[in-house]
Amino acid sequence: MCTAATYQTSDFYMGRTLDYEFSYGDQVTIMPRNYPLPFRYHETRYNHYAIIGMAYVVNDYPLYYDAVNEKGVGIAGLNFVGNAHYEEELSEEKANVAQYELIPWLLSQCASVQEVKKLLEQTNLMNTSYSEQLPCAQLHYLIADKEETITVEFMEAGMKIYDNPVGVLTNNPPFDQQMFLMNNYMHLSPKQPQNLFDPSLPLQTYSRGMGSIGLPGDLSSASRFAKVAFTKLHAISGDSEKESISQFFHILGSVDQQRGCCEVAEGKYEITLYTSCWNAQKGIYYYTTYENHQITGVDMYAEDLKAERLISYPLITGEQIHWQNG
Ligand SMILES: C[C@H](CCC(=O)NCCS(=O)(=O)O)[C@H]1CC[C@H]2[C@@H]3CC[C@@H]4C[C@H](O)CC[C@]4(C)[C@H]3C[C@H](O)[C@]12C
Repeated sequence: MCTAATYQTSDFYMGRTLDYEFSYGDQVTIMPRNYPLPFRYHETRYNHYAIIGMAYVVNDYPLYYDAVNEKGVGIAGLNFVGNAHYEEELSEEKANVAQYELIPWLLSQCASVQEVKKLLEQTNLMNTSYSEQLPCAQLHYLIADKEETITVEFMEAGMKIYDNPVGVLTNNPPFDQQMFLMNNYMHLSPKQPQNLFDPSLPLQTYSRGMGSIGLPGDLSSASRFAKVAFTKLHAISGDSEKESISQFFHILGSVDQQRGCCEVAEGKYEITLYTSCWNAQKGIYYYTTYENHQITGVDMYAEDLKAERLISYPLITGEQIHWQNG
């Protein structure tokens, strides 16, 4: 399972947890503007927006899981198993794009979510895998800039583009059903509840936090959706970079997956492999990993963005302990 979210303070932030039972060997990867970006069904693009995100790099090609471009448009791909559906037939009217190319296709040329929406209408997403060893991932997407957030789902019935007023996404079921399930939680509040049950009973708020009794805490996708939506919508922080990213990691921390709690096969457990947070305006990508709680940052603008080669940083893993004495 995975969870993605957006967050606005004086800057616009977005990120995700990547929850899985193994890692592909993720690297924070910067694609400078002149990296020759190949496409299965198009000419290579030699000039494009610069991109920073988490990717598995194969043959010098970045298979992005989540990324943001220099215009502040961000995308996160999350599992959508059993519901994702890609085209088998090439289109004559629309641009054919292999499934694994969707993130670079959109981020290399769109300066806003408005432009993403227009381009998606002209895009035919093909069920074409990168290689035999890497079959198409079944994903849906959270796409956002500081103006708007959408969810995009490629399904049997066609492509769906939803406005996403909550700014969060998890996994199954489809987004419209996730939003419907939010109806169940309309009574939840960060404030203490009143006794609406019956005035004849001497009911008391014997603990803090009783306004959110009923907020799910389990690891299912629908429950994480409600939990992270509540956390994000009520989250309050200062505007500075440090206060903003600190709060963002707390928001996604509300749906963190600890090893042992979600068994996916005998002795195999899904965990939060990494949590990311990017500052969409500043092109900075921050992350923590399961075993490294210290926030690490990679600044796109610290690199030569006119370069032609990918720049990749393997994740720093293992706890970084700051000793206060001795
Ligand atoms: C496993 C992850 C989803 C985690 C998640 O949501 N877990 C919930 C499980 S569940 O909802 O409970 O079932 C997803 C998210 C992004 C994916 C990569 C995208 C690029 C590339 C696309 C290629 O086509 C195939 C290989 C490729 C490297 C992909 C591998 C893998 O698929 C990644 C990491």
